[in-house]
This record gives sequence, C-alpha cells and structure tokens, in this order.
Amino acid sequence: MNYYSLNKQAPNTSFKDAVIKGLAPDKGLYFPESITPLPKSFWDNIDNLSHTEIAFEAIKQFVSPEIPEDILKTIVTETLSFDFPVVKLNDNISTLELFHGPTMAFKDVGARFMARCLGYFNKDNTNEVTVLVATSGDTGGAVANGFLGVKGVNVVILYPSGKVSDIQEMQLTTLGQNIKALEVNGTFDDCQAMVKTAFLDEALTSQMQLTSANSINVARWLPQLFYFIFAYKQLHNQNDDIVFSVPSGNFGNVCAGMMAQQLGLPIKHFIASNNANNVVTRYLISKLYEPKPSVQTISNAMDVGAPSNFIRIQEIYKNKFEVLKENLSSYNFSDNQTKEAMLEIYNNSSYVADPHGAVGYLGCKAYLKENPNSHCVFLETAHPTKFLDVVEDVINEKQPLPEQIQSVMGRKKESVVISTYDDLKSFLLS
Ligand SMILES: Cc1ncc(COP(=O)(O)O)c(C=O)c1O
Ligand SMILES: N[C@@H](CCOP(=O)(O)O)C(=O)O
Repeated sequence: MNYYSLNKQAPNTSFKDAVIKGLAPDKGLYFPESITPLPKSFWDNIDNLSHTEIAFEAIKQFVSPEIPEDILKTIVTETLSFDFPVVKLNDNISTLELFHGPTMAFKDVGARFMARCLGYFNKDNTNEVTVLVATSGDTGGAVANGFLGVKGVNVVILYPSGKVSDIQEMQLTTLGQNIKALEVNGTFDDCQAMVKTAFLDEALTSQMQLTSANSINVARWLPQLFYFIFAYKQLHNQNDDIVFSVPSGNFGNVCAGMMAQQLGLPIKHFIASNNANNVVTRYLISKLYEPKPSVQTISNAMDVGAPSNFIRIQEIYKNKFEVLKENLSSYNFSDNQTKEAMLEIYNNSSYVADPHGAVGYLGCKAYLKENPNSHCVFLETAHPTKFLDVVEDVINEKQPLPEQIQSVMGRKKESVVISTYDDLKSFLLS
C-alpha cells in the first residue's frame, strides 16, 4: 500500500517509508491511497474468527507487500497476546476494556505493532532509528514498554512536567536501556509541536533517522482499528445498532474506529467524548475549527488542544461537514461531571471506571437521550489504578494494584528537564 501526505506537497510513499519517516516531508500526516472493504464473507463469518485472524485480514492491505504474510501473522499474534473483553453495564451501555496489555492502556496495541514493524524493517540493524514520542500520559509508557531493548532503535519521550499521573510517569521514566525521558516545562501540545519541528529540522534529520511513535505514525495508528471489530464480534448477535463512545484527545483512536467502518464494520455512528479540551465538540456546532491551548483535567491523557488526527477524520469523510456530522457526535464534560459519572457507574454497576472511561460513559448517556434504541459501547482506555488518587478519592475505596502496575512502583525515575526546542535539539545531538 502506498501512502500520501495530507498536506499534498510530498511524494507518495510505501508503508515501510511511511513508518520509518513518521511524518511526511511537508509535515503532513500519511493516509492510505485506497481502502478496500473486507468481503461480506468476512463479516458473515466473524463469529468463527480469532482476534489474530481478524487483525490479520483487517491490516493486510495496509502493510503489504513490504511485510510478508507469514511475518505479519507473527506480528499480530505477538501484538495481541492479551484480552479485549466487553463488559455489559446495563441494557444500553457496555464498556470495551482496552487495558489488559503490559502498560494497561489502549496504546499497547499500536505500540507493540509498530515496534515489531520497525524491528522487521531494521532487522539487519543497518540504520539506527530515533523514535520521538510526545505523551500526555499513556503513549509514553506503552512505547517505552513496546520498544524496550529493540535493537537499532533509540526512544526519546517528551512529557509535560507535572501533568501526567504518578504511575504514568513511572512507566515512562524508569525503564532505562534505549529509552530516555524528557520532562518538558509546558503542555502536551508543546511536546507535540517540538516533535513535529524536529522532523523538519535538517540539522537534525541530516544526522539521524527520526520517526514518531505517536498516532501520527501509520503503524501506531492503524492497528487501533482491531478492537472495534473485536467488540462488534462480541455484541452483534444481541444488538442491531451499536455505537462507540471514544474518550478522545489526539483523535487517533476514534479515527481508527472510522477506518474499521470504512472496511465495512457495520457501525453507523461514533461519539467523540471530550473533557474541557473540546475543539471538536465546538467544531461540530460552529463549523469553525479553532484549536486552543490545552487545559489540565483529571482525564489528563485527553488534555490535547490541537488534535493531530482530526485532519485524517476530515479526509475519511471527504471534507464534507454534513457527512461527518452524520457519523460523529461530540460532547464535552467537566471534571465534576466526570467524578459524578465514576461514582454513578460504581454505585449502579459495581464497576470501577477510570476518568477517561467515565468521560466515554457520559458521551453514551448524552447520545442515548436522543437515540434510546442504540447500544452504546464506551472504550475503557486505561486501567483505573493508573489514576489511583482520583479513583480512590471518588469511590472512597482502596484499589488492589494489578501486577503490571506493581512492577513499576518504587523504581527510580530518570528524566532530563527541558523547556525549549533548542534544548531538545541539543539533547538529540549530544
Ligand atoms: C487513557 C486514554 N484515554 C483516551 C485517550 C485519547 O485517545 P486519542 O488521543 O486517540 O484520542 C488517551 C490518549 O491518547 C488515553 O491515554
Ligand atoms: N493521549 C496521548 C497523547 C498522544 O496521542 P497519540 O495517540 O497520538 O500517541 C497519550 O497518552 O500520550
């Protein structure tokens, strides 16, 4: 599959090049040249397919011929070595748990898939690659874990100082080896802007091969479409009208769900559920796309003011505002509403949701008011214990720590504080 840049000022390129470059030379995000829906027989037979068979069929067209089929089978099998259960909360609302991977966030899927693709492309270990990542909380940990010890790959993670949870910080600052963490005096948007600037800086790119492990990178972004299909498989026999409510920040996840829809997933509607960082909610009301500096919330991983992937969403719906509105609703919720929702979910369903999932739950409730016959699935994008202080405070109950969280507790943080792009550049060149 070839990919084009959404800025349309760079040559089309192969999957391999798109993965190695991350961002196109004109600073545009890459997008596949074509999307061929999966055959009807795939959807008719879905009950008989395993996760790896579904993922293999769904991603094949986007990675061939550069990744041969036997290698791709291994990559998806290794990537998906954990579960993706749907838990029913009531007749109209379920949650898709995406936190059973090694860092307990949905990012594990894309990070593990991308690490393996890059490892395959770099198998002869000829060219060292530096992977730059901006994180508002979870991408950093997942990428650190996914790329730890991958030969020929150095990972540099930028995160906003004081704006990620304690456990998220431990996950991204304590692994050592080929993983380095930079603590940025600024917001996630500052981190993301520095990363994008680095890609265009010839003084850097002439010295090192830089790529991104954010959802900018097609190998990080596209595998996120898998679990929308896994959820459909679990629910379609009991529900005709399934909608997904996706807690959204950089909009890579909901956009991946839309790619699954393009492959034929019989889903009519998505809900992008936001915290106070609500650029897309405002856009769907006013038709004006006005990014703003991000504000800090208790669903910190969604504190994104200028979501990278919105341009891909517009591409999917051919820049037609009315078509986008048919497919996407968006609501935003305050921290107080989020805490109330966490308590409501706990009291009504004995289920402990994290703040991001709770925003997704609120999106379901808002949508169901107008569409009472739908079944809404909100994505539980991270395990509640990653936000221990908030969760224990809201439900007033101590939470047992899963093994994945215990394993990073008490480890020594190692990070370098930076404030400006020049600091980043000096770090990379040193
Ligand atoms: C827990 C959690 N929920 C939601 C999001 C938002 O996802 P996206 O950036 O793909 O919109 C993130 C970060 O990306 C996250 O870590
Ligand atoms: N919420 C993310 C922000 C980056 O999103 P990405 O999907 O583009 O990597 C995080 O947790 O870091």
